[in-house]
Amino acid sequence: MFPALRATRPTVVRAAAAAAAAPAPASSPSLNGSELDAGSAVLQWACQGWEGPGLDDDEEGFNSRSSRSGVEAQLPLAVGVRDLGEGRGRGLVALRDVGPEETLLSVSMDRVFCSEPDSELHWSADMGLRLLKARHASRQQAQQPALQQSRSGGAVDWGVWIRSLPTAVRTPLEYGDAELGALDEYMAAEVVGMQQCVQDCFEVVRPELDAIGCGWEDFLWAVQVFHSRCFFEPTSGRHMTVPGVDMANHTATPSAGVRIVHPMSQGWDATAEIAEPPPPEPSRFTLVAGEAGIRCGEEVTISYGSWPSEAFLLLFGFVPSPCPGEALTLFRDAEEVVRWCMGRHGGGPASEHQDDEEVEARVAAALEQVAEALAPPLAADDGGAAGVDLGDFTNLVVTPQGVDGRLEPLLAVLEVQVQGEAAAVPAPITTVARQLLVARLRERAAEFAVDGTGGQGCREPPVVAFRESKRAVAAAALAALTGPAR
Ligand SMILES: C[S@@+](CC[C@H](N)C(=O)[O-])C[C@H]1O[C@@H](n2cnc3c(N)ncnc32)[C@H](O)[C@@H]1O
Repeated sequence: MFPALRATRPTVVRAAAAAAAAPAPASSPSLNGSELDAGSAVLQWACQGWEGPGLDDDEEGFNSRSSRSGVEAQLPLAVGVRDLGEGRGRGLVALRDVGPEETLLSVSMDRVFCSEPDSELHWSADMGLRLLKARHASRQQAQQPALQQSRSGGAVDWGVWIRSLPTAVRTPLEYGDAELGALDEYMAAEVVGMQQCVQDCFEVVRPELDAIGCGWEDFLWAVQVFHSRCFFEPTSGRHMTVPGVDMANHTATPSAGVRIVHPMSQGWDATAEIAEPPPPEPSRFTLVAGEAGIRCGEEVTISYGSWPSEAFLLLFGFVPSPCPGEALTLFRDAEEVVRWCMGRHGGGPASEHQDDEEVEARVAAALEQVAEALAPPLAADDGGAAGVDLGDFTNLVVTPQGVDGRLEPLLAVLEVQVQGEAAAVPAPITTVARQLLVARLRERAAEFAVDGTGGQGCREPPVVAFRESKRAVAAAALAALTGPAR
């Protein structure tokens, strides 16, 4: 999950409590607590220390409620965990009508499982190793509570959260030849690269895993847990898995969002000179209802971000529909465009009449000429033949919004380069580029065709959804370039 987090400063919990008092939408039938998935226990654990939803200053807070009996009171949370069936797993549902901007869950940062930016391992491998160690420690603690209590030195026991995690997570890290063969070349390369990276990390951490009785299956599970349940916080560069909030599924039009809330004290510096400052309160990670509120019984969803289907499939193991961030790669980079254009004219890499060296020299020369031809006019005025940096021409795509702006000029220049003298094309240059674009789009669309060879035999639902999503964006782009099919 990669939604950009909103770090909220002076807002603090008070504002959220006020929002909670806002009128809720018209009432609908309430849910019976016994219908909830056992995963709801994690919500209580995660929100410990929170005053709870719907409380303002005049009401008793969570601390006073719990201290009276000496037993931790159950927070009257507005959300619970429910099994949503095949495909989505569990999710969060509203247990009553929820007002706009109401805080639904509030998790102390002490209970957020964070990546360590200085780790030399891939972030998810490092987090996976630490999760397995935490699981081991928690199991030991359950067997010998007295012994372990003293050893743990007050470290968080993650057991409740770990027991709430899905026992099986399936992402493309588990794909074999059948699934890889049904993906396109670009995505298959991403998956294989990621599989290799995780295998390499496994070799590095193997001795530490052996020491806690874990092997490849455990490691693969743990890595996939983090791929499918992490937020990324850009300010700190950390990945975060937030117990309880990690039960929220994705929709493109979510009913809730997330924020980090930092406690603030007014006049801290001045006051600290005359009085011992109180211990700092940890920041909290919150799940907050959207502006429309949420009706009782409705699923509480967030947006994992507006990504193309590659990102959803690779990390989360599913492809959403709709997928507003969808994009279809036409070319990996400028060099691939050059080779493709040359191939179309029969004199390029596809030609059998040229040896490898000659082809490579032609590709290099064409790339140089293209870089110069695309240079902005100012550079020529300066007397410099400075070209554009073709390193910036990577992942050239079409999206539902249109064609990558870098593609048409690149193709237009290339067509002239490749054809050389024969470039006296009657059509205007933009038309030529457009024809090339359409030709490439048709090639790519054919790769995802229902009756094409690529997808046959693979019934893996996320792969089928991936192919459908790519087919749709190719069809929309073709219609935009050539007019609607009659
Ligand atoms: C953060 S977890 C959400 C909780 C999860 N459903 C569970 O049972 O633990 C993310 C995972 O939920 C599933 N998921 C989330 N949103 C989904 C959606 N819109 N469609 C299908 N699966 C979804 C995917 O398996 C994804 O990897």
